[in-house]
Parts: sequence; C-alpha cells; structure tokens
Amino acid sequence: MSKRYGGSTVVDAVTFDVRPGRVTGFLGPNGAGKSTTIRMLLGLTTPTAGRVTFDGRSLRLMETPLREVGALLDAATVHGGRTAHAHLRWLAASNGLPKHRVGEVLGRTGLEAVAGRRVRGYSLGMRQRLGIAAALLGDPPVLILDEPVNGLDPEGVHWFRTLLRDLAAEGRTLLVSSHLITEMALVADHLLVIGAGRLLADQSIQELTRGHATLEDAYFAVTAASTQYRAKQGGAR
Ligand SMILES: Nc1ncnc2c1ncn2[C@@H]1O[C@H](COP(=O)(O)OP(=O)(O)OP(=O)(O)O)[C@@H](O)[C@H]1O
Repeated sequence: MSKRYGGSTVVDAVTFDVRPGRVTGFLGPNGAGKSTTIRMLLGLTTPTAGRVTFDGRSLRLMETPLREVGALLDAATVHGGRTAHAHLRWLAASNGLPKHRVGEVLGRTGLEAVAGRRVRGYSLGMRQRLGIAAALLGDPPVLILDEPVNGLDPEGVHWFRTLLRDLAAEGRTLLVSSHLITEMALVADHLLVIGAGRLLADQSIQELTRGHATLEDAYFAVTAASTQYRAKQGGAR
C-alpha cells in the first residue's frame, strides 16, 4: 500500500503478510506511518495505491466485519455517559452478535466488577481493557491493536501479555503496534519495522536481533536513517 497526503508520501509501497498463530509487532519511530497503515488495513483510510485482504477477502465485502477483524484504535472514543456493559451490548446488537459475548469479553478483560460504571469514570487502563473487550466481541480470527498497552498498569501489562499469547495459541492473527521495544521483545514472535513510510524489516525477533546486543540496538540500527525526531545527546543547558 501507499498513501500520499498532498505532496508527501507517508506510506511508500509497503507490502507485508501477517501470519496466524503468532504475535506480529509493528514498530517505528514517531511519524513513521504506523497509524496510517493501520487505518488503511481497517478500511478507515483509502490507500492511494494498493489493497488489503484478509484471507483473500476485502473487509468492505464482509457482512459482519466484527466477526472477522477486531480492532483497537483510540480507547478514548467511547461515549463517557455509557457503562461498559451498555457500550458492549450496543456494539453486539448493532453488529448482530449474540448477547452472551458481552459477559464473555467482560470476563476475559477483567472488567466484570466495573461493567456497570459509566466510562467517564474509567482510568486510561480501564478504557484500554474496554477497547480490547470490544475488539474481542465478535470472536474474530484477526486482531489489529494500536498501542494496546498504553495506560495499562504493571498488572495490566502482565495480563495483556498472557492474553496475547493465548490468542496466538488459539490460532488467531495478531498485529500489535507499540513504541515499547522491550514489551515487543517479550510478546512478539515476528516484527514489522516501518520508518519514514517504508518497510525496514519483516523478520522474526531472533533474525532482527542477530549481530546486535539487544533488540533495542537492532531497532536503532534499522531505523537510524529514518528517525525524524531524535534529541541531541547531553544535558539540558
Ligand atoms: N490526514 C493526514 N493529512 C496529512 N498528513 C497526515 C495525515 N495523517 C497522517 N499524516 C502524516 O503522515 C505521517 C505518518 O503519520 P502516522 O500517524 O501514520 O505515523 P505514526 O507512525 O503512527 O506516528 P506516531 O508513532 O507518532 O503515532 C506523519 O508525517 C503525519 O504528519
């Protein structure tokens, strides 16, 4: 896929496959084109060139997309006056999903005890859990999660790691973007690295790290030429 905005190409002929049964991490410096790529995967932004298919099919042609692809984008988008339970009930009803899925995803995301509270009183971590619950609602074989650990406390991060591994073990396809390389090193099997709109790496963690002391070192080496924002070293004066 490629995406141009005005005169600038923000995603430049990026091609990749995301395989089932493993966690694929999606990394890149600020402004690299991760969100734009994810929005194109989900049909929220139209590519200037190229296309996206899920098991050979276009998302637009699917009758019940939530059963096919679950997504977490911006956890802040839920109406604050709704309870988590009401939000998920509404999503289930409007997408033809069975009511019992609401209780199941509330259980899987640890939100049962707070499901009757209005979302405006939720912490960022609770909102992230609710966003993950919504992504899981249709029991989809594919999950695309943008910055899912954002705002999660240490227990939440630990819970999420286990959840990701379980979802991969169930044979699902998981694409997870993050800025946290150390977190990716713990959960991902495979990494896509993007920089300045180009795909810089599409490798297993072991392959990418080979020849470097750590995954972080490998990441800095791969993205060195495409990082637009890097502070000068040294103390502030
Ligand atoms: N609607 C838009 N119109 C014009 N330019 C855009 C638009 N959306 C994104 N861009 C530009 O595209 C580039 C890639 O942005 P994008 O949000 O995809 O990067 P990102 O990798 O998700 O960054 P971050 O890690 O900071 O969230 C940036 O230079 C951004 O300014």
